[in-house]
Amino acid sequence: MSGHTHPCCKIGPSILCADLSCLADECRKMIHSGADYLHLDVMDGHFVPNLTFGHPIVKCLRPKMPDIYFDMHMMVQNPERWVESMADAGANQYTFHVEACEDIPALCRKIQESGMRVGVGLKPGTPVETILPYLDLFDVVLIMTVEPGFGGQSFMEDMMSKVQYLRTNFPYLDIEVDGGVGPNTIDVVAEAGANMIVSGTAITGASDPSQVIALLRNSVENAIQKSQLER
Ligand SMILES: O=C(CO)[C@@H](O)[C@H](O)COP(=O)(O)O
Ligand SMILES: [Fe+2]
Repeated sequence: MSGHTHPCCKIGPSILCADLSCLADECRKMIHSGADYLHLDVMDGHFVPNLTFGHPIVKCLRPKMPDIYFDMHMMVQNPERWVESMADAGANQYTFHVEACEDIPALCRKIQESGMRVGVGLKPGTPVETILPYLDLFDVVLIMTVEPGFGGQSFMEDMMSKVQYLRTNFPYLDIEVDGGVGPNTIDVVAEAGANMIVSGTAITGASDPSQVIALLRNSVENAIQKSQLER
């Protein structure tokens, strides 16, 4: 389901480690700092050993920022269960984890019919081959570069082989990375071919988030430009 134009660079801050008691303010701050979208981490205490928030919070946030793209990172068991409520809450992208899914085609159909873009996430231990038979069904593939569950962990550079493989074979696919991405790790991510960049603590913990977002964007845009010149 991915398009036929080369995907462009998009920076999506994760607000997981921001002050969640002021969620809307934290989100607005990200948008004003140059974010292209918001990456919202949903955890259920089963798929991952942590809890965050669900569709009721997303539904309250939506009217406060009607035009912002909400990327739902669903770290939950039974991802089928929350599709309608997330669509109703105003989510734009529903990224489920392949490890939690029993019927991939049925879930992708359900997400698409609910009007959201389809994302599939892979934990670090999950080989990219797991999703290859279904690749036409996804708009975005999310390569986790930490074990899902917590912000502020160290980036796993060995995940870049998955990104490289996908970018080489699927030039039009949106490839998202998530976990430990920041100014110190963005260059390898960009060179591997990722175009949707999630970054949490490196942005929300910075004294000037706009500077970090600009730095991440610059690295990815340079890499995209370079790869197009080489083609
Ligand atoms: O999904 C997750 C963690 O499970 C991420 O979205 C992190 O929350 C990103 O935070 P940093 O690793 O960039 O601090
Ligand atoms: Fe995430």
